[in-house]
Amino acid sequence: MTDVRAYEPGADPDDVPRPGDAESYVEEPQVTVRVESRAEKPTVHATVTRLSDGERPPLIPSWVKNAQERKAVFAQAWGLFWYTVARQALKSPKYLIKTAFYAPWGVFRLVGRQVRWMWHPELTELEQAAARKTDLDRGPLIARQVGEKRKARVWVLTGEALVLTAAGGALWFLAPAWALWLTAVVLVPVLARFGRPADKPIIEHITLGRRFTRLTAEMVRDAVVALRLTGIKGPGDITFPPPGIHTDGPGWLARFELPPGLIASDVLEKRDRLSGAMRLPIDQVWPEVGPDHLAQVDLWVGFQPASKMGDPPWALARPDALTSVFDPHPFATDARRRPINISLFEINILMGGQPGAGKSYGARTFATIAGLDPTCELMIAEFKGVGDFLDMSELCTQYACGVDDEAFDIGEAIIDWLLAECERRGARIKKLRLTGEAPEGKITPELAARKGSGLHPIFVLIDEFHELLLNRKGVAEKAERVLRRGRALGIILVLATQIPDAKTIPSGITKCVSVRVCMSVADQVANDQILGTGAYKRGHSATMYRPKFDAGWGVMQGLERDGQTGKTYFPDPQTQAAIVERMRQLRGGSVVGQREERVKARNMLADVRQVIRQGEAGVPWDVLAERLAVLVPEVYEGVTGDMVREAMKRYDVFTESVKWKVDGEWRSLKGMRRVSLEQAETKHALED
Ligand SMILES: Nc1ncnc2c1ncn2[C@@H]1O[C@H](COP(=O)(O)OP(=O)(O)OP(=O)(O)O)[C@@H](O)[C@H]1O
Repeated sequence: MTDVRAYEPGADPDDVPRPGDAESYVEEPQVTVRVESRAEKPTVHATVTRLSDGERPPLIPSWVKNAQERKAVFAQAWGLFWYTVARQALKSPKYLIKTAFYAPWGVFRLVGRQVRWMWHPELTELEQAAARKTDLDRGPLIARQVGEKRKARVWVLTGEALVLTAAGGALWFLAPAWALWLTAVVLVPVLARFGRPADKPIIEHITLGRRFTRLTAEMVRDAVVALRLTGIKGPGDITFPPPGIHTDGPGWLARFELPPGLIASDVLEKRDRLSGAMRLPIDQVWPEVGPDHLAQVDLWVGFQPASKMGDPPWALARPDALTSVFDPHPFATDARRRPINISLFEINILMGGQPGAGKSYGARTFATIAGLDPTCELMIAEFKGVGDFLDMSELCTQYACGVDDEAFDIGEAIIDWLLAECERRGARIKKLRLTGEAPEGKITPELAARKGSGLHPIFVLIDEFHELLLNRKGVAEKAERVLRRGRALGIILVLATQIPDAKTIPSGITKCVSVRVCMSVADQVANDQILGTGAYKRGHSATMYRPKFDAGWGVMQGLERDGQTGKTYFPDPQTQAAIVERMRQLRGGSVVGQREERVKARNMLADVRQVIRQGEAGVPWDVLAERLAVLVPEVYEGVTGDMVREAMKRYDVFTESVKWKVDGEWRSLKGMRRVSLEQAETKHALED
């Protein structure tokens, strides 16, 4: 059976529930209808378990709990306060003129009021009533009482006039000038207040334009109906699952369901029309695919347009910022200004978008996370040639900038070196797997941080990657191999490109990246080239972002939530400079990864002579590396056995098997024999 109830005209339609719908809709003017099947009535159990903790609207608004947002709200309130003070100060001459004009009127009005009080109509009415009734007994009595009252009021007024005249005279003739001024300052505005017409206040209200205050179900329904999507016949087709429309961060969140046959992307791609229908700027209206299914839309509407809110502060811009590529760190914020985190380890990133979409600055946020990890080696190749990463160049073991042969050579050399490093690291990991130190066959935070392991993280950023591929044949294939192998070996690749099509960037590369960030793109094809086939259909579309105006905004795939949208942090130039300075400070002025060069510049024969002990016929390379690091840490800290072996080759000291005791057992390990060292010393002495 169906229960149909009409609600009182004028009742707040927002308060009227529908089944499975936390909000209501008005079908005809002023009549809201609720249709509820008894069979559908939820059980007590369903009612109490309906909303899990995470789904209930928060008791305390989330911005109050979040220190960053709290600070931002207070900063805004403070800014508004000063703005109001300044605007009123500018208007103060006008207020002075108005006060001077209305104050004399105030005097007349007050005097008039006093006189009226003396001739109070109530007294006159008493007299007239007495006369009308021709009450011979009471008439004279009343007339006498009225007369007495009036006499008393005349006395009061006379006394008042005398006191005021005396006070005025005393002030004028006896009081110091400041007292006169003070009285005027207090009295004149009061008189002006009495003198001004009721509808003309002296101090005017400051209006700050139209302010959006509340998102209602009606607004949402009307706007979605206005999109004229086939399948939506009327407002009733849009339903709101619990908990309905509520505040979420600095805005309102409306989660609604579309009728069968429609999916969220149908609404998402019409974001501009949606915002137009709501009479709000486009950067105040943020539709997303809802968390439960594809026909669910999460429409977040900010209290203000995003462009007016400013960027929230970035945790990595703090003077004590310190990161680890193994831990999650923020690189962007969503429309609700919540940070979006990423753990760079075991991740490769592809960033795509049209010119001006914000790719380079977006890629920089990842470089910032890597740069603030003092164990992470940096390599940056930027084929735009404008020096977007010039300030970080000194921290990099490899840096290229330009669109010339020299830059492409460096780019190619980076890929070649990474491929060889994959080999070296693979062999190291294999060894460590045998000893149980790399159980999953990949780098652990402990191994990465261990001095001399040769497994520190390496972060490589290639901006305008398509330029390298177009100019150096064969790099694509090598890059694909690096992407495949390097992930577990601590090699993190970030590739930014304007042209992600299959001709320019082979699908092998796009398929190997685990995180994709699609910034403003022109159409569905480009969108799916970056985010993967079918992304657009699933509602993950970056076509709604405009280059330049929505720079930094993008849709992300491969993070905790697929299709997550957000805007990368964009610190001002001073903050950026401070961040780079912090990186430098954390790295102690040295360049992580540049040990080979320093080792090469050293007389290693002399150093090795010092660490080889009496009675040792040979020493394994790894042991030599450890001893050298103790002997001259500023040079050898972080060197590996492999590095020592490579460095000793230039003295013609080659690898041999040496007997070494490991855990009480003699083993044959790769290392250097004392005899080879002595021969090299003799040769070196003769040459000198
Ligand atoms: N997160 C952001 N917030 C605000 N503005 C941004 C953001 N990122 C970039 N911008 C602005 O957009 C402009 C273009 O950014 P960027 O150079 O990163 O774009 P791009 O996609 O790399 O462009 P191109 O492909 O032409 O090199 C920047 O100069 C900056 O003013």
